[in-house]
Amino acid sequence: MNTPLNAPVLVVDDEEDLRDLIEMTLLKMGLEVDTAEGVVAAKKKLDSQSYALILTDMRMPDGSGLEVVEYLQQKNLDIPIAIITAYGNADQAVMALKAGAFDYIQKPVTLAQLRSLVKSALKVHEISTPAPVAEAPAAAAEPVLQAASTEAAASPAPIAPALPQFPRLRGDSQLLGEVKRMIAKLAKGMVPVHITGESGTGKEQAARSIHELSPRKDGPFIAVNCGAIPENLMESEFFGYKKGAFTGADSDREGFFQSANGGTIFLDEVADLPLTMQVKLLRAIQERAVRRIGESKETPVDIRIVSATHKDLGREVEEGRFRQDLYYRLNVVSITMPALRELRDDLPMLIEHLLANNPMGEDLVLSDAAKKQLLHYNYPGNFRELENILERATALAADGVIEPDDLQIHTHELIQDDEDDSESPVDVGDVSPLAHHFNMGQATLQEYLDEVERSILEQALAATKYNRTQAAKLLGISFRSMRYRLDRLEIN
Ligand SMILES: Nc1ncnc2c1ncn2[C@@H]1O[C@H](COP(=O)(O)OP(=O)(O)OP(=O)(O)O)[C@@H](O)[C@H]1O
Repeated sequence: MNTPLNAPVLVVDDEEDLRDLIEMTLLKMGLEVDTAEGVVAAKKKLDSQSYALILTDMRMPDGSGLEVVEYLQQKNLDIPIAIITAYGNADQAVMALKAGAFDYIQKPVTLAQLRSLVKSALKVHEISTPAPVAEAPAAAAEPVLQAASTEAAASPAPIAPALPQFPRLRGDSQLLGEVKRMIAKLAKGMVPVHITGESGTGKEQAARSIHELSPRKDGPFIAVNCGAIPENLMESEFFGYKKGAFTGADSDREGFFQSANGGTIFLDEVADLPLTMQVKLLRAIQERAVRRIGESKETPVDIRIVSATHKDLGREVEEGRFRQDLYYRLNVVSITMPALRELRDDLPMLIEHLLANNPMGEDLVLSDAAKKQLLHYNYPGNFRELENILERATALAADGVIEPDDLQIHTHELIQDDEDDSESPVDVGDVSPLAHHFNMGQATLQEYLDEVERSILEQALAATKYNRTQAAKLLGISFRSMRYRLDRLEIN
């Protein structure tokens, strides 16, 4: 359904005071407002009138705001709806978002929050409205609040929305296709997205894609590696400071939140945030405002939050290392990036693409044996490892031909592909004596390989008095790869 221009905003709340406050703010913003004092009244209004946006309270004497969200779905009404929840009721807010609400704010509602919410709705409108055509009558100069997804109004309507371009995420396999569809859908709204996946699976690329496909695409994208900031600098890095706030603060400085205003902040390795910082982060998210160190007033910020970690955030919560309330705030919707070993169908194309775009600009070919190794490798470091292997091989290859030696793949990571049994077995060289220890049928190949890897890692750690940097050197792997492997196998 198309929402007409100048449609009012519907405010649904049983508390008259709050209704009035919201109404006044919206009126000041030049918007038309209509109100309903409960669920029943709201439904009635929706039957006869169209709205640009709905703001509804969650708990009302005659029902829940969730019912209004569901009513919109039932009636196929394409109107963005945001929920106002009681403080600390994140569970309900998450339910509402999952049911289709566009965003939520917690009581007490501040004017800054309201403005930021309405602005977000306007941005959603901008991206989903087709660009004006030359013959169209001059558009009204005033921005007009409109429904979140008015693409249905474009005619003729496509039967299934085509997937947008994903220049950052190559691959057409089904798993990656699902991820892309999810990203395209989530990009339109404001819902916080949490991205999980092993190291090197493209979590940051996914976050950037969300931003680039969103109405905020012209705003900044600020990527923050939460694990890389020293704890004593965190507050000033995130929230900024005023000149003279502390020794060394010789000029005003913006924090990440302010820098991301109007755009997206990507909190990478969010599980690494210390608990003290988690409290401050939660507050900033809830208030949609930040206070610089040394400043008394808060500055409103309009940002979308995308976070990622390779850790299991749910387990971090269970074990007391991550606050549950922040977890609910960040993990409203999650996307899991598949490991490269799950994207075997995409491998040949990815290898070809990376070779064709090699940094040396050379014409390179893979020998058959090298190709086989690449197609049968496990890629514990995922895309990043594939890129590194090919970059190294490009430098090592003689006469433009890449041989298995140039790949420097650890042969014990090679796996046999079931679908590949028509071809001759892969020559995995020195792995064959080890293979005798594998009890076929009693353990999976992965379990066996994990056990071998664990034992080698533990030997290397013991030999270097548990110095991970030296142990990595001893094994000829990068520190990053060492860290990834230790994490994956949960070796402390
Ligand atoms: N689907 C993909 N197609 C092409 N390149 C990809 C894809 N996914 C990831 N990459 C590449 O792999 C590398 C790692 O990606 P990215 O940094 O997004 O991973 P990550 O999961 O965030 O890693 P980490 O957990 O280590 O931070 C980048 O160079 C990126 O361009």
